[in-house]
Amino acid sequence: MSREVVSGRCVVWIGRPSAEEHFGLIRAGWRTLVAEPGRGDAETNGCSDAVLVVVDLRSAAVEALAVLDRVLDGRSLPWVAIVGVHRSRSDPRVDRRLTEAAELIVGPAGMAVLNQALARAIGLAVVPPTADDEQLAVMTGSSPAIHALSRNVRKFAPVELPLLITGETGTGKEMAARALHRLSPRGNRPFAAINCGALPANLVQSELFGHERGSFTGATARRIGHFEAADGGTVFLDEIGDLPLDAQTNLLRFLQEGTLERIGSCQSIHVDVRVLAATHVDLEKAVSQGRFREDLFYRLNVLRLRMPPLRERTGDIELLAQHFLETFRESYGTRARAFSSNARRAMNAFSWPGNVRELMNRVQRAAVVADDALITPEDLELTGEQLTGTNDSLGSARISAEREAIMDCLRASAFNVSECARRLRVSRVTVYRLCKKHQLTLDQLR
Ligand SMILES: Nc1ncnc2c1ncn2[C@@H]1O[C@H](COP(=O)(O)OP(=O)(O)OP(=O)(O)O)[C@@H](O)[C@H]1O
Repeated sequence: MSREVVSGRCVVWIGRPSAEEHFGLIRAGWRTLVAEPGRGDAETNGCSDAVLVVVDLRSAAVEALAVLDRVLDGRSLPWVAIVGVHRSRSDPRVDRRLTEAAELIVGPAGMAVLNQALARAIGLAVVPPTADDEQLAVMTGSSPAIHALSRNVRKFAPVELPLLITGETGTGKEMAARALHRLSPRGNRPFAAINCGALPANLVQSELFGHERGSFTGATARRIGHFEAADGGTVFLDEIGDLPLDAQTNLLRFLQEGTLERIGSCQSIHVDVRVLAATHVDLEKAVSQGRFREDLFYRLNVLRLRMPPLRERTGDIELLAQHFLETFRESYGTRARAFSSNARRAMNAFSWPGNVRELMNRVQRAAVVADDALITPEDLELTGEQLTGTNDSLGSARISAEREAIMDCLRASAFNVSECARRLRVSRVTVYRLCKKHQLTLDQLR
């Protein structure tokens, strides 16, 4: 079996760690090898540099201990046992072995408990979680850019002011909006995410503010809009720059007065929602071109959160890639477990025009096609042409501009490929090729 040389202490996890445990371990600096009982000897390959073992005894405990014996193979490695809450029914053979465990965790326990147990088991001083650890949990990543972002998310979450999230496509704007909602006092109330660019122009007002029966042709029944449905919670308006001018006027009125009127009704309804908006286009430019109301822009732009593009998040690319790989492996038993050094170099050199979403898509595809335990640059389709010129600023500017142009045209064509091809004066095949190149999934966009 080929081995990956990576930094970080190696822990063997016998059982199936949850996504939270997997990723929590990576964040705490652990490299995790998963050995699943029932998968034969393959499960113990590559464990020679492990400094610690975690054995999940909550199910198939006897089998898990048999794997433990094979992993230890005569070595005296410390091991940590996770046991279920109802231990009274457990097997006496299992109980006997538990006396040898360096630490015992009664699961399910949180990451803080797990990290502290692991640190104690290898003789490290236990460091209580810091404010920074807490902030890390907001958005995945450990770069200075993501630390600064997480700090702002925490500061802005409890403040009842409108907020504008800016950033390129796929940088995690919706994820940040969800974090802002979760960390706010409205956290257990509804969260409505609305893509303004995807709403049919003639139905925008009705979708957002609702309508009364008979207010227009086809309005056969009263309909509650997204704002009313999210009363008490948060409304996230993605691609706010695509909102038609008449809907902008109604939104402004709602932001000023906290009331709305369903189409076809003159009754004002008080609705209590916090509005978060996001844009990947330059709204100031849209204002200067008369496509976006200046007064609405100032109303929304009270607090501002800028999502850094992935290429600015030095250090996060590998962390996120490993996270996406681990999460994918949770559902699909793929052979791929880590990235070759060439793959890591290629990922760090790439400019990621589609940002985190593109990284996730490439990793998932690579996990499926990889023939070996280590994902290669070929598996990630990051070779030759893909890398040439993309890490210089002119190359990445060209790629971003091309992506932006195709996205804008697709949106303007209501994601109809023939219409988009006609507007761009290229063939439909070219549109499909450009979508593939820029990781634009038409079904998702529609
Ligand atoms: N820090 C992160 N950790 C894990 N997954 C992330 C992170 N940031 C983004 N993602 C994932 O990347 C994908 C894109 O994120 P999201 O939809 O929030 O981006 P966006 O900026 O709103 O994109 P768009 O402008 O195209 O609407 C999602 O699947 C999201 O779960």
